[in-house]
Amino acid sequence: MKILVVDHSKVFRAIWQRLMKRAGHEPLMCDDGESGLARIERERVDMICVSLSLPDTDGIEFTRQVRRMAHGHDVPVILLTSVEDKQVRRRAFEAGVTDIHAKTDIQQLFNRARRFIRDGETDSDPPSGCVLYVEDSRTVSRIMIHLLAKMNLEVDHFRSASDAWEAFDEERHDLVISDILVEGEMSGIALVNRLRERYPDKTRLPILAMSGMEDPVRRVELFRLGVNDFINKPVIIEEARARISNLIVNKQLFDQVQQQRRQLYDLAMTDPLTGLHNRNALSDFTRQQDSQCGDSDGLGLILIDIDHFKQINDRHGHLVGDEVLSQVGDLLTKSCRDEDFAVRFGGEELLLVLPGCPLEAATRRAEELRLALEVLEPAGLHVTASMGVSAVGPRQNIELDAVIRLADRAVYRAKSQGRNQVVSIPADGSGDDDDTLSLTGSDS
Ligand SMILES: Nc1nc2c(ncn2[C@@H]2O[C@H](COP(=O)(O)OP(=O)(O)OP(=O)(O)O)[C@@H](O)[C@H]2O)c(=O)[nH]1
Repeated sequence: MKILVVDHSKVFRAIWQRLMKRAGHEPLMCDDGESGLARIERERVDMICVSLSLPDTDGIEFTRQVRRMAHGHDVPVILLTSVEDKQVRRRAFEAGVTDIHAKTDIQQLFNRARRFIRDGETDSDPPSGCVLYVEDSRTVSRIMIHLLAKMNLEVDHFRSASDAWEAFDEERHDLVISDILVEGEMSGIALVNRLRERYPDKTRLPILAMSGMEDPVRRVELFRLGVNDFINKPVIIEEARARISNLIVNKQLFDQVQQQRRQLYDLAMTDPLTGLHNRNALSDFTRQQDSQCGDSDGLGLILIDIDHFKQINDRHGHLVGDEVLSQVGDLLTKSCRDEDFAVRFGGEELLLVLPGCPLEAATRRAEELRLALEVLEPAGLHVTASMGVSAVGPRQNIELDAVIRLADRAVYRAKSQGRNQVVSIPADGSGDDDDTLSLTGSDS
C-alpha cells in the first residue's frame, strides 16, 4: 500500500518512512505541496498524510486541490496538526479532509490512519462469511457480487424474494442484502417482514436493505420493519463495503460471544472427570422440575454408590480411582436416553434422573446397570455398586429433593444388606420398610 506523506520536517519523514517499511508498505515522501500534488498526478496512492503548515501552501488548500484531481477525490487524507481552533478544523473538513490528527504520537497516528485505507487491505475486513443477496437488476448485482467476492464473502444470489426466502439458512448466511423493489410476488419488504418474524434479534441476523427510494420517511419505515442498515442506489462502492463489513463483523463477534457463553455455561455445569452434569446443573434441573408442580409425567431416580471405593484408592492410588469413576461415568452416559439426565452427585455417587420412568422400569434399568458394571472392569478392576431407586408418579406433587432423599435411603439399605444390589423405595413411602423391593447380587 502506498502512503504519501507531505511534510516539511526531515525528522518526521524519516520516522514515518521507518514505520511504513516495517509494516510492509511503500512510503512516498514529499516536502512541500507542489511536489505532493505532482506525485498524485503521476500515480495513484492509497492514503495521504499532509501537514497543516507547508512551505508553499497549507494542508487545507492542498486537500482542496487533491479533491479536484482524478486520482484524489476518494483517497483518505489525514491532516497533521495540533491546532484546536474550531474554525480551522471546520474549514479542513469542508475542504475534504478525512480526519485530523496530532503529530505527537506517530505510532498511534500510523495505526489510526490505516483504518481509512480502501480496497479491503485493512485488518477490519471480515475474514469470511456468506451473504444471501436478492437483486433483480443484472447491472447492480454484477457490481455487488464483484464487491462481495473481493471482500472474501460467498454469495447466494437470487432474483426473487420468494426463492431467497426458500433458500435462507440460518447456519449458512451471515447477512441478508435485499433490494426492496424486486420482481415477483414477494417484495423485498415482505422478505424482511418474514425474516424478522422468525429472527427478531437484529444482531443474530443482520439485514441490509437497498433501494433507489429518495423519500426519507420510507427509509424510516424500513428501519421500523427491522432492517439494520440501508444503502441507496446507485451504489457507492466504498459506502457499501463499509456498511457490509460493519454488519458482518458485528454479527460474527456476536456469534463468538454466544459460543463462549455456551462454553462457559457447559464448563460451569459439567463435571470434568466423568463428563456428567454436576450439582449446579442438577439444581437448575430441580428448579425446572419443581416449577412444573406435579404437571410432569413423573420420573424415576437411580442413585449409584460405588462399593468400597476408598479401598480402590488406598490399594491402587487416586489416579486409578479417577479412572474407575471416569469409566463408570461413560457407562452411565451410554445408557442414557435423550431425555435422561446423569449427574455426578458426590465423590463416588452418581445419579440418573429418568423422566417419565415409573419405579418398576427404573428398577429394571438399575439392575441392567448393576450387571453391566459387574462385567465392565474399569481400570482392570472388579468394581460393583449399590443402587437406590425411587420414583415420583405423574401429577404426584413431590419435590425432587425429597425423591433423592428416598433414593439415598435405598442406597443405604443396599449397602447394609451386603452391597452390589438394587433397592427401590416408591415416593409415596409405601415399601419404605423391610419389604422394600430388592434385587440382589453379591458383595464379594
Ligand atoms: N480417586 C478419587 N477418589 C475420590 C473422589 N471423590 C471422592 N473420592 C474418595 O471416595 C471415597 C469414598 O469413600 P467412602 O465414603 O468411605 O465409601 P466407600 O469406600 O466407597 O465404601 P462404601 O460406600 O461403604 O462401599 C473416599 O476415600 C474419597 O476420598 C475422586 O474424585 N477421585
